[in-house]
Amino acid sequence: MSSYQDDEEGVGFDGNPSSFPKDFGYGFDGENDVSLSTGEHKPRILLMGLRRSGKSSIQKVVFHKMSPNETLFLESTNKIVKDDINNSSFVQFQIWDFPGQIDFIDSTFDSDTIFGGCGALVFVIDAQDDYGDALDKLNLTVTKAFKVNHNIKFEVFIHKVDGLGDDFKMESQRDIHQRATDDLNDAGFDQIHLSFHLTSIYDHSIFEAFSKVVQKLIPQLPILENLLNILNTNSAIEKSFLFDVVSKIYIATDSTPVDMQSYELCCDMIDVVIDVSWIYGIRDEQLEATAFDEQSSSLIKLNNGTVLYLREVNRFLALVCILREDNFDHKGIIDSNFVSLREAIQQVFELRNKSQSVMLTSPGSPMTNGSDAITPEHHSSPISSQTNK
Ligand SMILES: Nc1nc2c(ncn2[C@@H]2O[C@H](COP(=O)(O)OP(=O)(O)OP(=O)(O)O)[C@@H](O)[C@H]2O)c(=O)[nH]1
Repeated sequence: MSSYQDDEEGVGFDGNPSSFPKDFGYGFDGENDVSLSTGEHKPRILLMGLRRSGKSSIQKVVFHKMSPNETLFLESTNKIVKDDINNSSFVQFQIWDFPGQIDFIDSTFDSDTIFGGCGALVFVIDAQDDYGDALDKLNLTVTKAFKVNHNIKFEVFIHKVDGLGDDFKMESQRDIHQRATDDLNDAGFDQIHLSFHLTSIYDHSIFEAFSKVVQKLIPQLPILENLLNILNTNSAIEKSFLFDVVSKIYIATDSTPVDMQSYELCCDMIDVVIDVSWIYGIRDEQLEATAFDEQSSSLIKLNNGTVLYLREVNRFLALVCILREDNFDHKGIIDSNFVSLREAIQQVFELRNKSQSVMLTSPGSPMTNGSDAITPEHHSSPISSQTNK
């Protein structure tokens, strides 16, 4: 029988087969460290689904840089595995990977504790398999969780779509969406909203989907989006992403639609910058500083007249912008606006850290998931209204 005991995993994945530097993982950054933010108070993301649907693979690929092929050798999870994602910036949460055979009727399953502190529930469905049973389990899981906690964001990953043709992919998505919502309506839970994502660990879709899940847990998202909009307008940038460098999930972007190709390009750029920094960068062993730091920046010119420009915001966050080469003539203005953006983001961090400290130190006010939203009026735009016209 499976047990549901806790298992705190180390944050670094040791058997890392990819080119990604092993020790470039989540750690603590003195300046921005939110030491008061203990694991128990972080938003929790639950990964659930039937056996072999791909839950552990998703967690390993997105947060531990495991190469997709390596996941073939992952053993079945037989107890809840907790993973602390702690990069001292906006991206702070816990991921709980559940065994596929978890049984809600089992007396050891404490649904109040598990669903009570949960921010998002990701339910993984293997699209290459017959998904009838998965839909039943989805319905059971979601209704059970909703009864305990009305604020959970329910995300359905229609997973392993790499093996499917485009038509079949769309058809599966439509069918799963229809059946899952019909089942909920029939059970009288029409107020539950499910979000659907087509995912695969063999391309960037899993990072994109996880970005959207994580963004919903960041109360400061509207502020960040607004800051990026202002940066774009004043610097003639077409698209900008604020990336969590370690996981390559974007924690914010401007309000223009995200196109998958642009996102993939930016991800590839981050890989290049990190690899080059680690191979050729100078590390200060004593200070344990990484070669990838606030001074890092990179510029890639594509042969279609587009420029990719990366600037470090802090050790964990990078801004990646896409703009037309002609507009890059005004690099000085872009850089100056970037400095203002960085300061603004820093202020958002500081305010969040302060509000977290207050919540954690004041008696009788336990910190809740993402309820410590910082209101936009605290942040007037510091970006100068220079334009490059
Ligand atoms: N083709 C394909 N295979 C995948 C994908 N994601 C995971 N897999 C494979 O699916 C199998 C099961 O993956 P796991 O991550 O162990 O599944 P799990 O849901 O954690 O399984 P349990 O621990 O038993 O609950 C592995 O062989 C993975 O390589 C994907 O996106 N595409």
